[in-house]
Amino acid sequence: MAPGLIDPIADRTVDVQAETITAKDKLQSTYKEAFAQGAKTTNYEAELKGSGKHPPAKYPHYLPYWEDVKYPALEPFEAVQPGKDADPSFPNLLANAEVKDVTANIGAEVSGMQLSKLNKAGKDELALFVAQKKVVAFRNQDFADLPIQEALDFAEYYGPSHIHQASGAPKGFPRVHLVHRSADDTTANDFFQERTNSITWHTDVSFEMQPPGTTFLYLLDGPAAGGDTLFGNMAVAYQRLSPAFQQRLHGLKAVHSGHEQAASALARKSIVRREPVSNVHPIVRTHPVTGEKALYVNPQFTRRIVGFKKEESDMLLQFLYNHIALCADLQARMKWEAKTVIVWDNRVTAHTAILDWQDGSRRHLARLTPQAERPYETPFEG
Ligand SMILES: O=C(O)CCC(=O)C(=O)O
Ligand SMILES: [Fe+2]
Repeated sequence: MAPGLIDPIADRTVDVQAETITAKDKLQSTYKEAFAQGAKTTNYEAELKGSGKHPPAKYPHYLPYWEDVKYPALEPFEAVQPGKDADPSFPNLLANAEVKDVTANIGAEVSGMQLSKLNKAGKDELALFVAQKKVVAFRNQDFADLPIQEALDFAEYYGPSHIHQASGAPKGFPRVHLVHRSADDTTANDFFQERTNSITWHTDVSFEMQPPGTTFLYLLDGPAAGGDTLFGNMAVAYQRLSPAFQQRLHGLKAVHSGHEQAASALARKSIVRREPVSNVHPIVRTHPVTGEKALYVNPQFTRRIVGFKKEESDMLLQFLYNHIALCADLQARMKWEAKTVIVWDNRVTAHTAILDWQDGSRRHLARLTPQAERPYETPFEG
């Protein structure tokens, strides 16, 4: 070809390379997420016996298994909205409870009540209370000691419990998502040889057509200090933007993908329970009960703004990710204690695990993840 002419094929090759690099980066970031959740195979013998330094698993029936069973695609369903029927003075939920706010705009701590004993009205109030507070730590709960099926039945009140495509689950309970870092695990040290931080802001499985709403995570075992979970208020993240900028975001939609998470599971020879999917969701979603608008993008699963060129999409998404990560003034760092259940509304929050303990303590949590409505937006109101 004559010098000076643009070779369209070569150009395309460059493009393909760029895409490959991007795909590799994304795989890296998904490894990071898998790392954050403690994705490793389980050495059951060691976990059950304990080591010289660390005791055995406190909840061995919650140790993660990766049973290679395939599940069909998730079916659309009509979501329930228990918070709609709730009494906003919370007479059933909080009658005898002590409530302390964690910050001025996100987070509360509740003690003096038992989630598992709530009546129907109390369960409705829980959905509304959590939607308002965004994330709530309930102390002294019996959740971890209930039969697993009972905990699942409780969560099912808020929607069908999601089956994760790749995470470990207690044997026989694929609807329970586990976060488990074994005792004597060294991957944190290995990881920090290559990376400066372990922060992975996300909302759970946002690539599903109907991602979760009210979500439950309870501690089974954890380090004496550290391993907190950081939550951000995505409604306030939206409100902080100027009306002109908010207006620009309205009507935009983004692709959320579960493909990279599935690929990274396969790359580490783990399992994928269901064909991975991508879905398009609005960038600003409306909460079906409170009517609040919230940013709904996250660096783990959001890939591209529909209709924007790559550079435009990358620029806008990067701005939003920085905004979410930098706004410590809309975040609550939630602390775990034995018998704590943390409940959050995935529709109006983002969160990240914090991997900061280095004494080799086990960290073990179980998540119940009821699916909610397909995200939708309502018009800009100024
Ligand atoms: O390990 C944590 O603190 C949070 C894990 C997480 O992102 C989740 O369970 O959804
Ligand atoms: Fe999560």
